Amino acid sequence: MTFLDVAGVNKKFGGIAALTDCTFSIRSKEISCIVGPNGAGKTSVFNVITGFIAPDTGTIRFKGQDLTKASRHERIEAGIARTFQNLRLFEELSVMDNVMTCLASEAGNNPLTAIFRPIHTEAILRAKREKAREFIETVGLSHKADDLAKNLSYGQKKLLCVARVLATDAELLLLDEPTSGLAAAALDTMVEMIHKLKASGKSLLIVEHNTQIVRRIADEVLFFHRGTLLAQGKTEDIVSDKELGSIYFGGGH
Ligand SMILES: Nc1ncnc2c1ncn2[C@@H]1O[C@H](COP(=O)(O)OP(=O)(O)OP(=O)(O)O)[C@@H](O)[C@H]1O
Repeated sequence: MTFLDVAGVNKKFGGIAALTDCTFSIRSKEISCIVGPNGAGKTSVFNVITGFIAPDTGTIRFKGQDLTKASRHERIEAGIARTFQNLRLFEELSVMDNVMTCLASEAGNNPLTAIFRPIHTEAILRAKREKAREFIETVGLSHKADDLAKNLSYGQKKLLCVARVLATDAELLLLDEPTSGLAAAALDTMVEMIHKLKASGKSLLIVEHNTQIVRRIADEVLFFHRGTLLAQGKTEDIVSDKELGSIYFGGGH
């Protein structure tokens, strides 16, 4: 079975084509990086996959399931979760609460348990806190669990975003520029984290601007330009392609 399939997707905003006949698949348990100049359509790809924009035409299938018309929530339940370029954290909440709000619902959905609600709710809360703690530990923020998100460094905020997508229990993680704006040490931590996620069995689709980082993390690369997928292939083939390089560094021409 194929993993994620995007087929024939077109999206226009007024006269601007954000995506034109966009067709590609990505494999499970790999890191696929989306690259391309500004305005290439990278974020739009994330938006159509996660239901933040509806394509004019085309389909999104995940593990054989047609998600084209699914709500954002249904897509998360199906196993696709994302981060955002502008983070979108609850700045006034603690690290713990930021993660807890993203936890996949599991225990507590059985109507029979409603009879024992007061005891049960407390038990659920405790279990959720434990679960959240695991994800916080995974991203190395245990010492910050009770701090407000607004008091974290930028690098720590980005790690918190990763903890939040992990909390959804999704199999496919879409990370929008996870390393942008990070200083060298935080950047290395994020790269390590990305490798760790892959090693734990996650599949990742990542928008990444930095070619050096792409080389360090990607199994394959999808190169977008003006809303069109120009090339998809093994990392070194795409990154070292002179023609694509001149499109990327030549300001998109
Ligand atoms: N909501 C929107 N309304 C109008 N135009 C949009 C909208 N979203 C995207 N576009 C346009 O679609 C095109 C692709 O945008 P998109 O943000 O997907 O590119 P990108 O590759 O993510 O760019 P960047 O690297 O600058 O983030 C651009 O021309 C953009 O202006």
